[in-house]
Amino acid sequence: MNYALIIAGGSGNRMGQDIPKQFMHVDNCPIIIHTLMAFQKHPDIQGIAVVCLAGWETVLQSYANQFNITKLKWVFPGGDNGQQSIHNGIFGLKEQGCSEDDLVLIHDAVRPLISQDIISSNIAICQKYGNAITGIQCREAILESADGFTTNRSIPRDQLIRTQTPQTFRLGDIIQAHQEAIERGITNSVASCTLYAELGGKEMHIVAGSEKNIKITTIEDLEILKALMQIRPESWLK
Ligand SMILES: Nc1ccn([C@@H]2O[C@H](COP(=O)(O)OP(=O)(O)OP(=O)(O)O)[C@@H](O)[C@H]2O)c(=O)n1
Ligand SMILES: C[C@](O)(CO)[C@H](O)COP(=O)(O)O
Repeated sequence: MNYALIIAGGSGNRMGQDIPKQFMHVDNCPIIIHTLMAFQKHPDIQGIAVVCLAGWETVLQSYANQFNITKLKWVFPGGDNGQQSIHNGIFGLKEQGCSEDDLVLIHDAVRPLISQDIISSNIAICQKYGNAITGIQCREAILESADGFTTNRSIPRDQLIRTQTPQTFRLGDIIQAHQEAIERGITNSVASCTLYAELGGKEMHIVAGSEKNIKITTIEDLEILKALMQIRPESWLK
């Protein structure tokens, strides 16, 4: 079985709005519902779990009913950071009886333009190699700066990958990684791929993402999302 684990436990501080950004409406629909619809319509996703910010579970369930997200099976409590939210989600799936061999596609609630092709590639690469990390080649010149203003150091971009989500694993493997992380005192890694990298010795496999698979972090991202949604041909989301 392939399950989507949508992480929506954040409060969206950088967006600076009254409600968490995943519940803000774009194109007459909450951002998280756009995200859920992508997994709802993918034929190889058998179920969806959401890790939800405390106090928003009822709102989420009402929207899921309204927009006919019938694959939503589980809602788990959010954690204090992304790593802890993912922890709650994967251990929740295990407690609900999912198998260690099931695939879990871990995806940000705030990447609503995820395409069907990227979901398919994640499943195919994870089935073949054991994991799949969505990423895109870095096309900008990269500088390193300690203070954000001065620098005399550039980093060659040829081997740099900008990661996105989904990041896909066998459930047993990602649970084992989180257990090992706790034992080694790693509690706030920014993503599943950085957790794997910090643990060391775990090879990851990259699948092509898209510039359109934008993460909504600030008001500027919201403006870009609205513009993309106005002009998107359906083929983008295939
Ligand atoms: N404790 C947390 C923090 C983040 N997330 C989720 O991780 C994704 C990416 O995180 P980010 O963009 O950093 O979201 P926020 O933490 O909400 O944003 P901010 O840092 O601005 O508060 C989002 O879908 C967010 O809801 C989560 O599930 N649990
Ligand atoms: C997981 C992620 O979306 C991959 O690009 C990203 O690392 C999340 O970053 P944030 O610090 O939670 O905004």
